[in-house]
Amino acid sequence: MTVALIATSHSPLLEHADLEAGVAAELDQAFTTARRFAEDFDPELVISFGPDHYNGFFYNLMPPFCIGYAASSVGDYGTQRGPLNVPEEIARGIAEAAMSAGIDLAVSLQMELDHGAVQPMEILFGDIAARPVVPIFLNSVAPPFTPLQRVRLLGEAVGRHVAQLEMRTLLIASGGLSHDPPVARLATATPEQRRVLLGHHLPATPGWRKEREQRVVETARAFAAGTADIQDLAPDWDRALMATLASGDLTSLDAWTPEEMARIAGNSSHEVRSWIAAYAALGSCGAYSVQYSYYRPIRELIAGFGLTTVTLD
Ligand SMILES: O=C(O)CCc1cccc(O)c1O
Ligand SMILES: [Fe+2]
Repeated sequence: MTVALIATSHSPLLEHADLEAGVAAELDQAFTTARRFAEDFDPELVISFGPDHYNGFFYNLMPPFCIGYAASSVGDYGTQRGPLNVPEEIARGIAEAAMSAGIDLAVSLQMELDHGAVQPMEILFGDIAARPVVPIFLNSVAPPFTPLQRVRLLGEAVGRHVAQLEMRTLLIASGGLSHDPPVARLATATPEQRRVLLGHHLPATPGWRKEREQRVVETARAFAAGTADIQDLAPDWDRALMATLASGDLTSLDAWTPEEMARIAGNSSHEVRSWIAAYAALGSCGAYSVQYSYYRPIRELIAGFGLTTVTLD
């Protein structure tokens, strides 16, 4: 059994932002490092922990966690559209193991994913169907949120199962860190936004997605210029979280509350659930060490942008 982890922020603005040359080069270097790490590891199986942004999961039925037995990408923001290569038997094994460990979760035989789940796959492998992958959705935008302890325990249950699989398994975490992009929220939604949160705008007319994506692109520009009314990034919070994850002891995160996370690190900071679950999964396979760690708060991407590669000792 070999297991490794790549945890990374995502941002659809990677394709749209005007980054300073130095920052762009630095990011390139981080992605190149991660790509090499993934190539060298050559996984037989990928388990991808990621959020969704009201493209696949809506308030008609919003589970805290969901494991896909089959999945396809909706292709938002120009990401690759179409089916992933999900090994159904293995996905079912993971879901059953988590359920047996007391983690209540949903399963889907037709899971829809957005950039939050597929962007790292695309960056690492150039093709979302390049490797067998089991997608694990963690709700990170739609309150109510499970306590973080449940996220850690989900990760640990998945990790214990993975340790028994005897497959070279790459865990991917996608999300975070601190950020507050303009995602509609139920608490403040207009009637029109409420329809979107319920998925009632689907099937999509060609225009609506473009419009929504354009709003995010414009907000990012304004944020970089210092004129957006979204919450600022929280680099201290991001660095402290990355240090805790690297330490191997995640239990102190159990005390975090969603309210406090949003207050300090923005409404999309809940995406760090993916990092916590994936690190917890690796931790239940054995002691680990971070091999590579990158971080920079990048307003043009609306992201405290982190990337780590991690191996078992
Ligand atoms: O379109 C959306 O719903 C949000 C897009 C988005 C922007 C910045 C950072 C992210 O992590 C992200 O997901
Ligand atoms: Fe996101």
